[in-house]
Amino acid sequence: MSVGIKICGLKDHENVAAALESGADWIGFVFYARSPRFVTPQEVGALLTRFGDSAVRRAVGLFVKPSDDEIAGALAAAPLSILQIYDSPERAAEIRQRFGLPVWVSIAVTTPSDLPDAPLCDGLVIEPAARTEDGRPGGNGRIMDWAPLKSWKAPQNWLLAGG
Ligand SMILES: O=C(O)c1ccccc1N[C@@H]1O[C@H](COP(=O)(O)O)[C@@H](O)[C@H]1O
Repeated sequence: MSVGIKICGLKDHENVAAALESGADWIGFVFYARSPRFVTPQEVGALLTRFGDSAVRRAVGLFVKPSDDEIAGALAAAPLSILQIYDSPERAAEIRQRFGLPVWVSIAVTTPSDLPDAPLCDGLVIEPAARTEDGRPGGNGRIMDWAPLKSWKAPQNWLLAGG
């Protein structure tokens, strides 16, 4: 088993440089307007152009319930390599088919039954479930209860987020 690290919510040159220099396997950009880490596709495009291929191949775009137009617009401005999707597994599979890029599906976990037992797209991002007062599905700095993961037989590569 190998372990990779994703640094998410990058917004500027300094953040991206630090993540790349530290050896991050993936760098994440949040295209969700209600996030304090929101960046525009144009800003991400400019950053990726500046840092070149080593940044582009690690670039993950995070989308919450996106329309096809939103994703197409982002890809027109920023050469993302992976899409991280907050929506149903069915919609994530549709996005994968439509755009031909690897898709990671974010899964909010409160009980063991939330953990998938079959593969979904190209990867899972296992996260603590947001609370109503959080106002967004992720990026809330919560730490999930890791106990359910101990007996989980992961059906594919996955990332642990939260905290
Ligand atoms: O970072 C955000 O603002 C964000 C907004 C909407 C959906 C997801 C978001 N971030 C992702 O959420 C998880 C957990 O993050 P944290 O550890 O609580 O900061 C992670 O995958 C982030 O990429």
